[in-house]
Amino acid sequence: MLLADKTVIITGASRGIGRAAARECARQGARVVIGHSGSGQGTEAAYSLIEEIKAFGGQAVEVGGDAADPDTGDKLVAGAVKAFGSVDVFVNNAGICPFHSFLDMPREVYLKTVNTNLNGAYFAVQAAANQMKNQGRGGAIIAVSSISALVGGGMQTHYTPTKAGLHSLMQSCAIALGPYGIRCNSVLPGTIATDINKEDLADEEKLAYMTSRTPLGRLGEPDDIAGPIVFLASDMARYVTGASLLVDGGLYVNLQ
Ligand SMILES: NC(=O)C1=CN([C@@H]2O[C@H](COP(=O)(O)OP(=O)(O)OC[C@H]3O[C@@H](n4cnc5c(N)ncnc54)[C@H](OP(=O)(O)O)[C@@H]3O)[C@@H](O)[C@H]2O)C=CC1
Ligand SMILES: C[C@H](O)[C@@H]1OC(=O)[C@H](O)[C@@H]1O
Repeated sequence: MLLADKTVIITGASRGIGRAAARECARQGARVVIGHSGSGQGTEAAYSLIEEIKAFGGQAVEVGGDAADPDTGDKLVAGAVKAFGSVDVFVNNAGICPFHSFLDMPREVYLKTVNTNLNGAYFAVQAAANQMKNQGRGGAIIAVSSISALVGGGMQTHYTPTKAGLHSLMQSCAIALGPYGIRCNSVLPGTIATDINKEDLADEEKLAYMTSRTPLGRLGEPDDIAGPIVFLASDMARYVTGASLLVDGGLYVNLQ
């Protein structure tokens, strides 16, 4: 098992990519902290994942908290230490993408997106890194950025800068935290069918367009991202830091 004896915190693990990653981390032997918003159906979904993980003999707890709140990272770390005694891996995954045009972007939509996807993440990464530094045995931090860190989206002008920001944060943190043995990398998914784009991809033309642009001939599934996250979290990636891994079925390179 690739993550035996490691404690992994994953934000936004109640649904989508985070849920698949949490399940796979637990399958690989990790003790998992399932982060979620603490509102709506997040809590219920987190508890159902705990049951799933326990059913195959894994260990998991949940911690609710708004990713936009600078204190949520401390809360996640405290929950991990209370339940399992340490933090070895932190996966910053929680995010939103409320598609909207640029010229009439409401300030509150812009600010909510940046606070949820990037500003809160900064402090959560800082909280996890301080815990890892104090433990004195290194660690791994992974940001779920996006192909959107590299390319634009006309309805995503508030979103793509947050993904570029996370990508850049991992590069700078790789330098800042390398001396403590803490590796920092990002995963850049392409288009993965989840709740985040359910409404957008309900448009059959858009769905067909995105699928046709993907050389592997299909959209991604959350499980497609879980393996790359586990790899970067594991000691198999012990000399990988400051890197970004595109997981997009070939979408980015498909010019013509
Ligand atoms: N799907 C895709 O095509 C791609 C997604 N990504 C990125 O992957 C990440 C996960 O997205 P995906 O799985 O698709 O999305 P989902 O909508 O399926 O899941 C989003 C997750 O984030 C949590 N979340 C949302 N808002 C908050 C908040 N304010 N505080 C705490 N948790 C919150 C949700 O928790 P709750 O259940 O409690 O609401 C949920 O667990 C995002 O960062 C997204 O930008 C990147 C590239 C492509
Ligand atoms: C939400 C989008 O469908 C998705 O998110 C991203 O980061 C990419 O832009 C994908 O298309």
